[in-house]
Amino acid sequence: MDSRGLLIAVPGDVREFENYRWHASPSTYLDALVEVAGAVPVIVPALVSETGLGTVLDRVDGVLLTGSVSNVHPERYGAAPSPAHEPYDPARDRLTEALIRMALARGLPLLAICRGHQELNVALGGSLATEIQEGEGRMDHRVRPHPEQGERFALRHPVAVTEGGALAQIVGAAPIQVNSLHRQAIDRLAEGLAVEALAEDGTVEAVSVKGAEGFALGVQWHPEYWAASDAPSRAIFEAFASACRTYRDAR
Ligand SMILES: N[C@@H](CCC(=O)NCCCC(=O)O)C(=O)O
Repeated sequence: MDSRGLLIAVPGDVREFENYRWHASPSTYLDALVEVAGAVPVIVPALVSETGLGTVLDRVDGVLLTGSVSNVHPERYGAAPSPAHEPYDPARDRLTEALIRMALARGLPLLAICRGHQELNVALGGSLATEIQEGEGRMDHRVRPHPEQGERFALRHPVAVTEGGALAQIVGAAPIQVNSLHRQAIDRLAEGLAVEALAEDGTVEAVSVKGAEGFALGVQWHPEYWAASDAPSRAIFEAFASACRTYRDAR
């Protein structure tokens, strides 16, 4: 399969350091796009207008929404802000809401990871729960602090994949082992989403967009970290790349 020339839009997170405001993306996502999907990532700064986004989306073959320690602002899903919802990145919220809406309208392949998976639910009208580990019967999905990134991203718990669903077509219907670095999760599932995987405590671990024209998948875990070495993680990136090639070739 020829992935040459694939361009994938990746939203920038806004960060302040070294006296500058940066629009940045962690390399783990970019590495997976380059090394496994064979694509060229294009970081979109969170200051581009909708017209500018249209120009970007005219040229790219897919959109990858990354994870981030920041949370979707609760006012976006009708909840009152509190310290338990922080930290925020309102510029990224605006960017990803538009990217999701515009990508789905065009049938542009969309892979949404962790914060991205949560953004997809909110963009389609769903809501999020915060500090989920405090809920009755819920597991602790937060990252285990460790100096080694490999330990922080270790595969930690199984998820049950929905039989006959879009994710099952990619990774198979048997449970898969995933990592976990989040303290929020989908609360009210958007009507437009189908559940593709569940954790043992009922956390919605993967979704797809019902009736989407193209590939449109959200996962609460981080396949990018193990995309080079873990079969299900790799399969997700390969399926995304394949959908991006199909989109490019049909353009
Ligand atoms: N902030 C949200 C989304 C979690 C997420 O995207 N985590 C990635 C950060 C990885 C790290 O800690 O290095 C939540 O907490 O639910």
